[in-house]
Amino acid sequence: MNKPLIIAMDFKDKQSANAFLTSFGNEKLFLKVGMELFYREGPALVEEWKVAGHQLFLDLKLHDIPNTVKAAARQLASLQVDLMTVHASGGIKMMEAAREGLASGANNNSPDCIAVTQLTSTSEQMMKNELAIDKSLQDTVIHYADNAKQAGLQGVVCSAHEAPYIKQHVSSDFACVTPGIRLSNNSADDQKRVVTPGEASERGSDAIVVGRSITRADNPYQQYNEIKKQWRNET
Ligand SMILES: O=C(O)c1cc(=O)[nH]c(=O)n1[C@@H]1O[C@H](COP(=O)(O)O)[C@@H](O)[C@H]1O
Repeated sequence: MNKPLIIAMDFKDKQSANAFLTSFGNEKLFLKVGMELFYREGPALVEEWKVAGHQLFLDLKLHDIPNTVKAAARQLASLQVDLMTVHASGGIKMMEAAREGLASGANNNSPDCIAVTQLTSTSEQMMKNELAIDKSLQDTVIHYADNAKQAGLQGVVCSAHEAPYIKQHVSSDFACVTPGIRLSNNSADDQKRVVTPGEASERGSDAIVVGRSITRADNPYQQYNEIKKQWRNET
């Protein structure tokens, strides 16, 4: 990955999403379509943005029995997106099924598949108290990343806090895609494990995912460029 800055397009509909994109002119972007927008607009918007020349991350976080995930992944592969997600907590067999489904449904290249380890809105305390996971957050993320690697996926979604440990314990070329990005003066909102774009870069993230810091900025294009500069160390 060439240090992409992925914009989380968390909008209620196509109209508001496209209104946001107008300030970017003809710039080719890496856009993440999540549940909110996909459940409203479906595959048509994904196809429209692909045709417009954007790279697409379809983030539906599949998590079900292997047979269901395989069939769903086969459907998603036909959309020719660049990247998609599953939950690592679905287990190795489920992640393998996702990979098989993508391979069987793709016309040319199958989309890369990455696994969510622990959501960046999760804290260690919440993991222990609510999710009944006794391992430390860091060990759990490494363990799930190792499972994703065994299943043949291309990488994981994690916080940049954990990226160096994944590189060290799983594989230096296993992709770490990291949301939970905030500029130092931004509110963390519902995120618990946040870092700045510069810290994400220092910690070895391969791609950052940024939503509200850009989408809610007064000048989204300027904010996008500021974050990109910090992320790519272009001072
Ligand atoms: O899979 C994701 O993209 C994801 C995983 C995760 O652990 N945390 C996380 O925030 N995300 C997504 O990344 C985006 C972050 O948005 P902001 O917090 O607004 O920057 C949202 O679209 C989330 O769905």
